[in-house]
Amino acid sequence: MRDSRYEFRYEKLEILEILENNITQNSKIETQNPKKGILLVNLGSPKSTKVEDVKEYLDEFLMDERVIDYRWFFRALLVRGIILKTRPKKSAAAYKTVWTEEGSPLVVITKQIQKKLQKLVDIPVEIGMRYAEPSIETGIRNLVEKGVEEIVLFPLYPQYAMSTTETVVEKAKEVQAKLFPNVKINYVKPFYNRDIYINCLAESIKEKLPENFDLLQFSYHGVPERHIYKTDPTKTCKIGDCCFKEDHPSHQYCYRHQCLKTTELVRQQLGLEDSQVKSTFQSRLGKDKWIEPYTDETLENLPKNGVKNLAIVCPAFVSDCLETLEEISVEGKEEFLHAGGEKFNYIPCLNDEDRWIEVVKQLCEEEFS
Ligand SMILES: C=CC1=C(C)c2cc3[nH]c(cc4nc(cc5[nH]c(cc1n2)c(C)c5CCC(=O)O)C(CCC(=O)O)=C4C)c(C)c3C=C
Ligand SMILES: [Fe+2]
Ligand SMILES: [Fe+2]
Repeated sequence: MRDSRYEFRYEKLEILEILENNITQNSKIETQNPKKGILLVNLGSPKSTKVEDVKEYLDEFLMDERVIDYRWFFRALLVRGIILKTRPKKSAAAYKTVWTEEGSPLVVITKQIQKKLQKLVDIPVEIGMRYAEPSIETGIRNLVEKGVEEIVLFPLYPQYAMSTTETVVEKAKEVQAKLFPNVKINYVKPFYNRDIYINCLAESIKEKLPENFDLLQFSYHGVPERHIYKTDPTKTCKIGDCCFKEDHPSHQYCYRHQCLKTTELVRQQLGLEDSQVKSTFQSRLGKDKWIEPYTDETLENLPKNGVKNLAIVCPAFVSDCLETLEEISVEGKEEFLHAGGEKFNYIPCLNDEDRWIEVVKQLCEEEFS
């Protein structure tokens, strides 16, 4: 029996007990279940098509040691002493042909992906670019300002490359260590062979394929052969048939293998013959040997080998950008038609297609602890 004289005290004690329990429970929830967020990371574009802005962007991009992988002095000599003397003017003119009122297609489309994903998940979604703005630092900061403690960072590249996935992850780790040591970051792994991605890409291609075509060409961004040798932990890849062998530890870091694998899986999914698809590599820069076959040379040779009606898709890019809208859809088309081709059907990237946003969501969800 409670003594009524002490009733108030008992009540107070009970309230205190309830409060104490709640505090311990809440702190358990917080430590076990930190507030989550998603950061979508893409390559980035210059802030405008002005030659000086393109120059600033190219300087940051090409001075990245995982893109032009020479020692600093030689990299600076090549980039600042040679490339930046002429390329910014040429690239600025190319950017002008694809630029939209809202900005660069790559950044605009990445924002559209963010917006659509945000509608599907109830945690904050931000974007970050490896080069230029909004940077990876800005993206992480935007999430942290919304209370986020655990981030899933999604490098928007299906295939691993030192110059894409690896530089994004390393940059994020550097920013995290310096500015956000209490934030946990998990990374979405390359998804070039994942069923959900392959099905999505195959469906998207199927909808846009013309009824009749002689060849479906898969044009991937190229990389110098040296990058592939450098990142091969087994030191066995010869950039030959080995890249196509089933299950080899070198494949985890072989960009060539991962591109060829994407093509093969999509080919199977679409029920096409081997002879109906071809993988090529575009956008080479400088005098080094890049992985072959080259897209531009292939486009020039296809018509004389009987390919007059071509469909072409660029699965190294999840969003359309300068490399697809100008280099393939305009320059590539001209090369092909000039060499005797008759029909050139460019198949757009996944961009903000609903089925792709679902894949992005699923791949992110897998990485939350
Ligand atoms: C998809 C993966 C990409 C890889 C791999 C890649 C490697 C790589 N790129 C260059 C040099 C340039 N790339 C440029 C543009 C560009 N590259 C990618 C993607 C990959 N690059 C994208 C999505 C874009 C388009 C950006 C946009 O704003 O739309 C450019 C700039 C444009 C130009 O001047 O032509 C350069 C330069 C190297 C050297 C490299 C690997 C070593
Ligand atoms: Fe590139
Ligand atoms: Fe390989």
